[in-house]
Amino acid sequence: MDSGKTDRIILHNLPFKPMLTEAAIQQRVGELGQTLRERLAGGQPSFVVMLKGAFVFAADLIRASRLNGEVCFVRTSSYRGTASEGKVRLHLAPDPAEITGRDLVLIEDIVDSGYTMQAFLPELERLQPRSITLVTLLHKPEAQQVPLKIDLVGFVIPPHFVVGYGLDYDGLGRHLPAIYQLDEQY
Ligand SMILES: O=P(O)(O)OC[C@H]1O[C@H](OP(=O)(O)OP(=O)(O)O)[C@H](O)[C@@H]1O
Ligand code: HPA
Repeated sequence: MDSGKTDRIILHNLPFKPMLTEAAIQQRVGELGQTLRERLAGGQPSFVVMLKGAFVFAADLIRASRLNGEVCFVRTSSYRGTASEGKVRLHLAPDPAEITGRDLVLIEDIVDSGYTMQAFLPELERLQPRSITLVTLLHKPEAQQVPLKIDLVGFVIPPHFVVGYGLDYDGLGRHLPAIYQLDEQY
């Protein structure tokens, strides 16, 4: 019988234990969608999705918001294994036609050190959007190294490395519907 309990998992060589259930994530994403709908009522935003990690969250959030916006994708990377390399690479740049003069909803899966947003926000601002609403599913304030204005946060979490719901450890774990934290006891 399925007890609904989610167990420890192994990705590559590392063990992870449950942190946030699928149900808790879905409930919170629904609330974030409603907040966005109220804040941008009647607007047609451009949703800017930070690949790869935010693709799962963005798909659920955009539908939960029921806002009739456009969707565009950008891709940055800076993590190897469980640590930031500090250097943020831009692999897929934003298309100015989708940014300039638009109300943007910038969708991140996690703000950890803050280096990704610190590097990427000026790239967006250079293209002169009308507004930027930064939404992140997860925020690790104790790990953040640089100041940032984050408009909406799904969950404030302690500074553990996490996977699932789009987030990976060296390419694995993005498919998981729940979020798991590195189990440092093993
Ligand atoms: O606040 P930071 O410490 O900069 O970390 C946050 C960023 O790290 C992850 O991306 P990553 O570079 O791992 O690329 P990915 O989304 O393709 O996994 C995540 O998706 C964020 O974009
Ligand atoms: O905790 C994390 N897990 C996966 N990717 C990440 N990118 C920044 N922090 C994390």
